[in-house]
Amino acid sequence: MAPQLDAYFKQVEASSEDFIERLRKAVAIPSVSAMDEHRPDVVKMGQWLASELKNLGAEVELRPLGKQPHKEYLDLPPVVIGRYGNDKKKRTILVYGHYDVQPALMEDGWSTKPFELSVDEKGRMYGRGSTDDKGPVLGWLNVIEAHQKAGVGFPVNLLMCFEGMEEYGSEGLDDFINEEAKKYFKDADAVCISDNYWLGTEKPCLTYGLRGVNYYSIEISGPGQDLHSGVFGGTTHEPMTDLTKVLGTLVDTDGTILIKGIKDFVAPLTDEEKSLYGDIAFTMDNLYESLGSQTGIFPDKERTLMGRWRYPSLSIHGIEGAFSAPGAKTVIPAKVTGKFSIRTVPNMEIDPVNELVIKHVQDAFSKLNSKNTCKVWCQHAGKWWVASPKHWNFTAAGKAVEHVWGVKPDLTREGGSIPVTLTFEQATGKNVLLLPMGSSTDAAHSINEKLDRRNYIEGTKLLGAYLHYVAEEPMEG
Ligand SMILES: NCC(=O)N[C@@H](Cc1c[nH]cn1)C(=O)O
Ligand SMILES: [Zn+2]
Ligand SMILES: [Zn+2]
Repeated sequence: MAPQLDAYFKQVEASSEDFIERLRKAVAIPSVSAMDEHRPDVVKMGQWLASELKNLGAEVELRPLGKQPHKEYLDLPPVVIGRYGNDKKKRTILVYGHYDVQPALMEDGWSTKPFELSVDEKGRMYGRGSTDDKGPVLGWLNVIEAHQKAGVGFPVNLLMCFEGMEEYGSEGLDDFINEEAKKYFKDADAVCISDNYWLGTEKPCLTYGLRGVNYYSIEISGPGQDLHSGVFGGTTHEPMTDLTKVLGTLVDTDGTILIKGIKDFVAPLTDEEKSLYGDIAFTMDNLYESLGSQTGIFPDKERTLMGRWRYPSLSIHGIEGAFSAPGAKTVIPAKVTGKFSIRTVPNMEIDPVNELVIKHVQDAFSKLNSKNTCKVWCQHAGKWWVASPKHWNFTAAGKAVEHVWGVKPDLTREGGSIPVTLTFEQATGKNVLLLPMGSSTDAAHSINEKLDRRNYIEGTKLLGAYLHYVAEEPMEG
């Protein structure tokens, strides 16, 4: 295998500028799934991805997912599914990624235009979606191209599933995966997802756990329209006042969730689990570097990692309908919608958590004695996932990391959520591996999201090497 991998690696180096151009083209399509007005761009991105794959000789289909729930005027973007290779003697790896991105506006504080890839002198490639998740998705395309150009045989059959709604809760995808598990995806021997990050900037990791996410909206309304606060302030119940009071009952400033009963669901910490944290290559400086501040809650790495991986958290994200522009508009907003989410962990189930949250919000609102109206609902939810890293899929990835990066990867869990991970595991019955490309300072979801050139190019080598090691693993399991 070594000469083949050497030739493949050399080709990745030789093609690296082309691969960066491919990422530039992808970043230029503002495929923001959460914004209705960008839906055509999300579709365009799916079509572009499909045409790139076709040009590489893959079989590709764009599968419709129907209308968007609660927004029936919008078609969901298609799932791009594909196959590269169909040799019964080879293993088949199913890879998943997403081609949609989080919103990004210059006025949020970006230093460069979010939808123009901008590469600085240190090789940091800034642009929305560069690390989450366009870079890793294109990594798989780069793997195919570099094998072809190097004349190296492709070691496995590749099945692909790239969606366009991940950042909006993967609407429609669970049903699709369940439906196709025994059809389009039936040959899959294992699944690989590259959509998370290293813990720091130097040491790669393999990830075997994710938190889940239950995402909520609280809508408070009263007045028939926005009002002048000088004329009506002091005469009417104000939705914003009610909402901030209710939001204030959810979580303490040290991150403690104040909803009664939530922590009873959390699996107790065992001695065995506790002992795993000490060996993980992570420092408080890694945290401060990726936070861009020293505002961590806990003083030590163990409790910080537990706070990210194995305990739930509640974050308040924003308020729709509130005045947020610069200046001093003296308005009383008539209707405001607060958004918050809970990252869930073993053994929190979606429905019992929803029941507690909804009751808590209703009780908190009724204590206000307000004449306004309060509605609360769970917008979307995806369950946590914890898998066994003792499977050939992880062994192969571990060998690939050692080959490319010269170091044994850490085995990590992740604070974020990729709800379809569990769906893939349950629907296919196969092992799922998370194999990240980007690092802790990539600022996914934030301003100035980036992917380091090194992580993109070495990451492309890693994905290819992983497929070669997969092909070498003994067949049992
Ligand atoms: N890279 C994975 C990721 O960012 N996932 C999102 C999923 C999500 C759920 N609701 C909205 N987005 C995450 O926030 O973890
Ligand atoms: Zn992602
Ligand atoms: Zn994301």
